[in-house]
Amino acid sequence: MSKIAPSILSANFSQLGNEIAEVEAAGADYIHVDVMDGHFVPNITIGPLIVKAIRPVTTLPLDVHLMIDNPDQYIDIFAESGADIITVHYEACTHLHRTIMAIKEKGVKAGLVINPATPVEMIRPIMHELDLLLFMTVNPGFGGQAFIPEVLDQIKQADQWRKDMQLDLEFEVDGGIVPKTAALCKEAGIDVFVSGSYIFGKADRKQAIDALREAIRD
Ligand SMILES: O=C(CO)[C@@H](O)[C@H](O)COP(=O)(O)O
Repeated sequence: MSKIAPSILSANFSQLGNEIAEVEAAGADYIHVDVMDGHFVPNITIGPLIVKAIRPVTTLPLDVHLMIDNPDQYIDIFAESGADIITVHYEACTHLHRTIMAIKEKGVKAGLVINPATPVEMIRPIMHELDLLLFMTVNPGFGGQAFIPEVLDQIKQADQWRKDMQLDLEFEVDGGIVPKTAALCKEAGIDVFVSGSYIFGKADRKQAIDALREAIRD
């Protein structure tokens, strides 16, 4: 079944625990945590201290998206802080296979993410090692940007490979996800829908999650 992962980047940080509890009660499946370092992307956000602080407030998996250079240096601390999935950028990894193995050795799920302009062919050789493949449908760094539709063809191509290889691998999408774009992504093969400003921008988070769920219904 499709999953919804609210991105706390658009939450009210002064009320973070309550915000997470609210989306959990509203039916979210994962909590998506955007970690940005001011180098790989121009913005600076959350570190392992926040992951550790939110770990006890939810039973949902923490889906930690590292938008950072040298992600290898931070795998241990994010895993020990409570991440359930750690996702690294193809564009930030010099020895990608080593990095994916290091995540798995920590006993957490291994995710890989590609930017909209990265050719999807680059990730084919490592797909069988992944638990999650994330497609950015905006350039990473900020919430509230417009969906880039060209990524849909990349998703469709990777979905064909996933079928050919019979992989148990979740596909996730992130950036500009609202009911209309979520429906397009679902059709292309996406299982997990990250959404930030759409969900946290609505006073009624349950209504927003319900609307997304309706758009991606099987
Ligand atoms: O990783 C990112 C941005 O880099 C995302 O997780 C955003 O937080 C998504 O926000 P919306 O596009 O849904 O507002």
